[in-house]
Amino acid sequence: MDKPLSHISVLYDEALNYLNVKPGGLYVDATLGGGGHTQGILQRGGRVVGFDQDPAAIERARNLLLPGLSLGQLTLVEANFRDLQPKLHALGIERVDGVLADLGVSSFHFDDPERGFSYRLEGPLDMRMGKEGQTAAEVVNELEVEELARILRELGEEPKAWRIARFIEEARERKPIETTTELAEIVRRATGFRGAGHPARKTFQALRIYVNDELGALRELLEAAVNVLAPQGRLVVISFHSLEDRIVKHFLKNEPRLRVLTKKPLEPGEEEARENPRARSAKLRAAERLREAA
Ligand SMILES: C[S@@+](CC[C@H](N)C(=O)[O-])C[C@H]1O[C@@H](n2cnc3c(N)ncnc32)[C@H](O)[C@@H]1O
Repeated sequence: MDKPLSHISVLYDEALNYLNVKPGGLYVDATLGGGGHTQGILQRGGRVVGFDQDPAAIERARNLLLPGLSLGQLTLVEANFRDLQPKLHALGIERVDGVLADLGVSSFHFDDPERGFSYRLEGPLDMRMGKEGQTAAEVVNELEVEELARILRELGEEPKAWRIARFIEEARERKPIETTTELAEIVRRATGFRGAGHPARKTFQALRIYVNDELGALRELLEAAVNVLAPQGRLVVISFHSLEDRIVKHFLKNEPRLRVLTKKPLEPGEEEARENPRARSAKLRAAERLREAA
């Protein structure tokens, strides 16, 4: 099995090594995506329960991964990883040997204009990874301006949050904001940005995190993962921005049932960062469930 072409798995070997994959062991890949990490676990003889809230990711894995495997090697679950415990329970699984989460969206999301994640590609302002919940268009058109500003400031760490929110309010009074590029243009006008990178990057990050309640889901996943880990089972999390990493760092440090394995987070080397720009901000943290824990 080769690594998938269209989504390059971040910190691939590092994640698999920290997961300590053993032949016959059972692992949860909480973020199946393009299936790269899952393929790595399978190659090392592990069995996988692969979660993804995106039906397209599940469908791809069903078509591309399942046919080459024998029964029981890979189980696909279309669900939010915050529901890890009840979903595993429904499969009759009480304990697993490892949980891997490679957070955020995949290249499939960014590259498909119809999903509305990219400020560069014209598409409907959607940004939902799953099928449920408010779209980003509903958020920008319906929320109070104060709430919008708060989201941009807290989830995007956008210093011009208030100004952008006011520009959004002004624009939507004329007509609802419907597409990615419409919003990107409003942000560009609000910031008068001439620096490096794209002026709408932080706004889009904030909306994506809000629409998918990414931080809330992460907190619930971490708690659920520790509950299902067997003694000496491993939890490996790859995060992509400081808000996520802060949550992971504090959780691992303060959870008495875990022993932290990564004193400092692992980051991609120069070569990986050069070859895969998405990897640049990645941080991997890992922990082991204590043997004596109840
Ligand atoms: C970065 S990609 C994972 C890539 C994968 N590790 C690989 O090697 O191809 C993240 C995936 O997790 C999914 N995802 C993100 N948050 C989720 C959540 N709360 N519940 C379930 N799936 C989620 C996304 O839909 C996306 O497909």
